[in-house]
Amino acid sequence: MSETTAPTGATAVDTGRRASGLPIRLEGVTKRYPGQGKPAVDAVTLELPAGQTTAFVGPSGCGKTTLLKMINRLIEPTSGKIFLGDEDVTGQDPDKLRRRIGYVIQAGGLFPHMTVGANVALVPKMLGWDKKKVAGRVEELLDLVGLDPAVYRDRYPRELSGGQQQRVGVARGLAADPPVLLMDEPFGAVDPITRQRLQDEMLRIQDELGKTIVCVTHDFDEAVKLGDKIVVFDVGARVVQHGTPEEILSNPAEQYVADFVGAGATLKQLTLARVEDVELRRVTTAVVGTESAAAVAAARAVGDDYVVVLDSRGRPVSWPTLAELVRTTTVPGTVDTRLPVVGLRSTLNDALDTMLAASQAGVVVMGGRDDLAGVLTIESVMAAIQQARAAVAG
Ligand SMILES: Nc1ncnc2c1ncn2[C@@H]1O[C@H](COP(=O)(O)OP(=O)(O)OP(=O)(O)O)[C@@H](O)[C@H]1O
Repeated sequence: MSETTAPTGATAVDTGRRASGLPIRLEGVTKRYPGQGKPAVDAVTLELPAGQTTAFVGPSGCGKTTLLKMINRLIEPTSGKIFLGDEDVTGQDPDKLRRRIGYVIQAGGLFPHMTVGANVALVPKMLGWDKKKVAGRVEELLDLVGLDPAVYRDRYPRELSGGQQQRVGVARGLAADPPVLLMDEPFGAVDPITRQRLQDEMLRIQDELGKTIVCVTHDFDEAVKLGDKIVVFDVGARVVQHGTPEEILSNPAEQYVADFVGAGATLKQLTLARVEDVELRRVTTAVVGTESAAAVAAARAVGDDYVVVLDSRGRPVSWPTLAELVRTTTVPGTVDTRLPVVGLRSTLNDALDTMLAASQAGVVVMGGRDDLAGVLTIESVMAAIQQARAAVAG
């Protein structure tokens, strides 16, 4: 039996994210490297709210990475204080501290001589979890980052693509369920389409977990997409502006920020607008292995000329036309590796990129891991661009 989903319409914006993270407070945090005249980080005071993602942006050498690494004390501050929640962790044993702070770096930073499973299990093992609990956690995390544990657990990092290695890096960072996750240019080493997918995954994971995330990036669009808040830094990690992406885009604090943000106001609106803000098309779905004729009939009844095929877990695998489907008896399980998929929190920019990369006039939209939200057509994206242009033109 095929099943027909009800019209999706505009989807409600998710407001109630669960927060499992702790707030981070930096008070006058300073780093002076030996032999350097000026501090790399000069008396930074910042509050990073629990359960939110804060993106650190700014030019190369402004001190973003130094500041990030002082939070988990990979770099010792010269002066200042760092709090996790109400606890002053400035003097805490760095090894202990790092078990409560996940850390994800470019290209995953995996140990090449360890399997994927062993890489993810690293911190839980250090914490003395028993074997069964560690194995269960590895399974759960690989699943969370979209890697089938049965396929990937026993592989070595060199047997994975760059994007898959990065996913394992995220799984490892989250392994001990730390309240805080630090990410340093996490998606800098992968191609644009993979980067966009990983960003989408990150948004979905964060919606599920509500960690306090700090993410260093060079890319302002990435900051706008991932950040609930953005901190724009200048040399010496001077905080030039700290606010929501909307605030920074609409009201840059200084000319420097305006220059950094760039001039493409319309396109920036596309980066701000999310798939969840646009009306989605409802779509006829059919489960692999069910009767093709029933799926075709269900699609015809509502005027669709294609169906989205779902696997037994509700994940889309292909979207054949009815002309293709009528030639089959049961709905085929062939996975279309080029099927364009985005999440509800993807930006319209991403949706458009995904369509162009797949040469398709629409994308499948996922609400959660196994939850199809509908289809976004290129016409809807174009209409949103027109609206944004009209709004910018006043
Ligand atoms: N170990 C070190 N010893 C001396 N100086 C350093 C050290 N690490 C960084 N610096 C200097 O401190 C400043 C800040 O560097 P940092 O890496 O924090 O900047 P960043 O904003 O993260 O740059 P990028 O985006 O290029 O990674 C730079 O001037 C850099 O040269």
